[in-house]
Amino acid sequence: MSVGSPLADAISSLPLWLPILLLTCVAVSTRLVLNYFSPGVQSIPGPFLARFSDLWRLTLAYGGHSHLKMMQLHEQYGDVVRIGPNTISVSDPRAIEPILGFKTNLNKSKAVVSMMNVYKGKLIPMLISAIDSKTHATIKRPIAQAFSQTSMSSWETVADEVIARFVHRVDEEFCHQEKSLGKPCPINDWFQFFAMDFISTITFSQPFGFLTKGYDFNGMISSLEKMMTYIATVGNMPWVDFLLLKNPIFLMLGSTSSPLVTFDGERIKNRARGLEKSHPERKDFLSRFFEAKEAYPNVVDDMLLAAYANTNILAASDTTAASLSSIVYYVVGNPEVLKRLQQEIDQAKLSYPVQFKTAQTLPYLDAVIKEAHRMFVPGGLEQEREVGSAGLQLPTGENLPPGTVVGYSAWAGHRNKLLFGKDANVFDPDRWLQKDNETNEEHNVRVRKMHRGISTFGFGPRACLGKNIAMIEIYKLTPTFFGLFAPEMAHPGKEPRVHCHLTVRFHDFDITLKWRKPELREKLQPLL
Ligand code: HEM
Repeated sequence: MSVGSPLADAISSLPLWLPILLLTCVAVSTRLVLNYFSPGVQSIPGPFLARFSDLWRLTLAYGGHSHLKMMQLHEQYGDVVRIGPNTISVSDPRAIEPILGFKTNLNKSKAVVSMMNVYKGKLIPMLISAIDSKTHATIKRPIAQAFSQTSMSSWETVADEVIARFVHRVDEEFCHQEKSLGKPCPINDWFQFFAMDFISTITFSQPFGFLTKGYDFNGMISSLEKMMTYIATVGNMPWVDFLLLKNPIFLMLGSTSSPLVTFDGERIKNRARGLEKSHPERKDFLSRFFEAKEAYPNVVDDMLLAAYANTNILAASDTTAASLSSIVYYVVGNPEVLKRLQQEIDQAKLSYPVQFKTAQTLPYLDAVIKEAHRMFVPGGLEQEREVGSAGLQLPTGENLPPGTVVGYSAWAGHRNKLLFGKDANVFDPDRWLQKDNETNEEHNVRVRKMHRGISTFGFGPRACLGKNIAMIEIYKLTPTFFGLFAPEMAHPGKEPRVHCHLTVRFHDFDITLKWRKPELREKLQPLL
């Protein structure tokens, strides 16, 4: 009979799960301690918990206020803050170039994997979610021309049609003398209906139909919102995504398609079979994507073609709605700004819908839009990149080792007091206009400098491809809206809720609307 040591006897009498639990605790604690002491970033200040695990950032992102938290952290710790074991946030505008620019051309961080679909076990990158810069350049080349300014006049024609429908539906729903006058208008929803119908018309030559229906009739918008929440959250710990939606068991069961993917898929199938066509006078994006497939057969397959179409809708709708809502929020909240803007619009004797070229000649409108884009950045998360093998020196002096994830926080950077002045936290369109004591040259230099610190549409090789399109929508709809309507907060004193889940979105933002001058309504009768 063999007799073991008392320790061995004690261990063998333990239930099996206990040593497993102990080993797991030791492994996790070791990982957390190693995280804390990550070389190269250890000396960078930041919240204590963020040094141990990305879980801190994941829960922050899920809560929907990470854009505000980043502003507060930069206020507290300075321009360079450690927000994860291996993740740094930077708010000094001089860092836009080295982090996002053409010269360094850094890869994106793995956060974008959460945006990718899986097909036959492979991750399928879209433009916005390609990690490495080479892949991105390869899939951007076939379609870059489709986003160029040469298509502007056809986009403007579509914008005229969709703005007319917007005015007509807002009139019916919220300004009708007997039926709806004074009814609160959830303006962010209506801007999103506008942006969705506009982008689907220039992409597929047909609107989704949100303006006509006046609500999220097919659940497309709410499913997009859920998807954005998921992406913004798990992007902070990409492996969590592989336990959830990219889990092989989940994928084997067959993931359910979203209303957007189903709609886009039908348009693509019908176009390929000749059942649907592009508008006869203006080539839509889908035609251009099919042309790209023919011209670049080794790059563009059916999956990428669908990804181009899906990206158009994903990237274009809630960003534009957020931008338009932020403009309304700041203008209506500042009666003096509203008065000056409407004076400028009235003096310009505009025709409606306002034409893009005319809108660009209105300096106060331009200043209002620029200032809203400074104060409120629709893409609320850090624009993240991964430091390459050469390491990266920040303009603030820190040397980041290869593999560090470094993000630029536009929300914090746009409030930089050295660049935008002591009152950087205040909405003031005048900062973009020439001051009494300033020469033309001085004004140009100052504005150019401020421009270089703005990254609302990103910067460098990964910057927004649809900026020209967004500008047409915003520069046309804003003066049309304020020229025709007198908006007021529906619940004065009650701030709208704002949530950042990839895009920073307004909720419960209700306004009331009435026609500024009844004769305008009569004049626009053919439009209505
Ligand atoms: C106010 C409205 C908009 C804002 C603020 C905005 C902002 C941005 C930003 C910041 C990025 C870069 C994200 C990154 O660094 O990962 C981006 C990418 C992109 N945006 Fe926009 N966007 C807007 C409207 C649009 C519109 C109307 C379109 C039209 C299709 C569009 C299409 C795209 C595409 C295709 C990309 C990916 C570009 C690439 O990776 O090469 N965006 N956008």
